[in-house]
Amino acid sequence: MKALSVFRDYKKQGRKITMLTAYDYPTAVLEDRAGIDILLVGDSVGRNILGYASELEVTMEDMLHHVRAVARGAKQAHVMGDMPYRSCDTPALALENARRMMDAGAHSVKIEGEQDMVDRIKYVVDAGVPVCAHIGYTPQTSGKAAVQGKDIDRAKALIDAALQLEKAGADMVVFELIPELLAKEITNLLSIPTIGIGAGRFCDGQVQVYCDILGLSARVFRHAKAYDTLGQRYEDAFAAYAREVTGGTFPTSENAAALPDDVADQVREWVHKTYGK
Ligand SMILES: Nc1nc(=O)c2c([nH]1)NC[C@@H]1CN(c3ccc(C(=O)N[C@@H](CCC(=O)O)C(=O)O)cc3)CN21
Ligand SMILES: CC(C)C(=O)C(=O)O
Ligand SMILES: [Mg+2]
Repeated sequence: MKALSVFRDYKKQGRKITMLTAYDYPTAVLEDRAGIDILLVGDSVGRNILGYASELEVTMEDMLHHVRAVARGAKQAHVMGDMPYRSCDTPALALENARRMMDAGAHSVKIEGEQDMVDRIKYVVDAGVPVCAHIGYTPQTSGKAAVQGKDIDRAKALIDAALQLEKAGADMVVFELIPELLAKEITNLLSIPTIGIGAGRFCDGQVQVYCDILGLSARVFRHAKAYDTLGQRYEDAFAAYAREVTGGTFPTSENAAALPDDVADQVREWVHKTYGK
């Protein structure tokens, strides 16, 4: 496992950082094998896996359950746990919950928030838990998805937030839905790496929700790219299975064990003798 601070070297060397969400053991194993740098156990697990209507329904218990599963599957990759809604209401609560995330197997935590979160991020970092900040569109507090920083006042606020969060000790920052030239300016100002989602080409790394890149999600967002059509392929396979079971072509004799002929005779004879049929 690489410490979160190691990715500063990637930034210096211009080696792009790959982050991808993971929520369960098999997905973590495959992403780890594929060489993804950071597996983010996102609170997006709520909408994408648990069927919740909103990020606001996700609890610490939900997160810990999924962090444990991902941690069991990650051999090389860094595991980051996303701090859910209300888990960082005070500095002491943020630290307590961050420690629970680390005990579950995370190597760092991600905390949504801008100027308002600087104190709590500093408190968690000073206690020894590595933190990735998250600014721009922040689903836990922002409401409807919209690009952030398109006017000069909001752009200045994002620049100021990023600098304050770096100063507070964050080792990394996620930019969600910000214009790419603003992301480029902030990336150049910071010495910690910036990871974009819908933040364009000039961040030090990228993060995506794995369901989107596999084509498992209901739609393809502007910021995403479907590298496969797994949703359709899952559905086709499920339908083929149902057709074969109802049609009697699955299973075949190859899918089960044979009974030796002599034992089969003995079983028939014993059933006949015992039950009269
Ligand atoms: N499946 C999934 N993919 C994600 O990228 C994602 C999640 N879930 N959950 C957590 C956050 C929420 N994110 C979102 C959610 C919605 C939009 C969205 O509605 N985008 C609009 C464009 C917005 C704009 O450019 O103003 C779109 O039409 O794609 C974007 C990011 C990104 N994250
Ligand atoms: C979209 C990423 C950055 C996230 O916070 C999540 O998946 O929950
Ligand atoms: Mg999140």
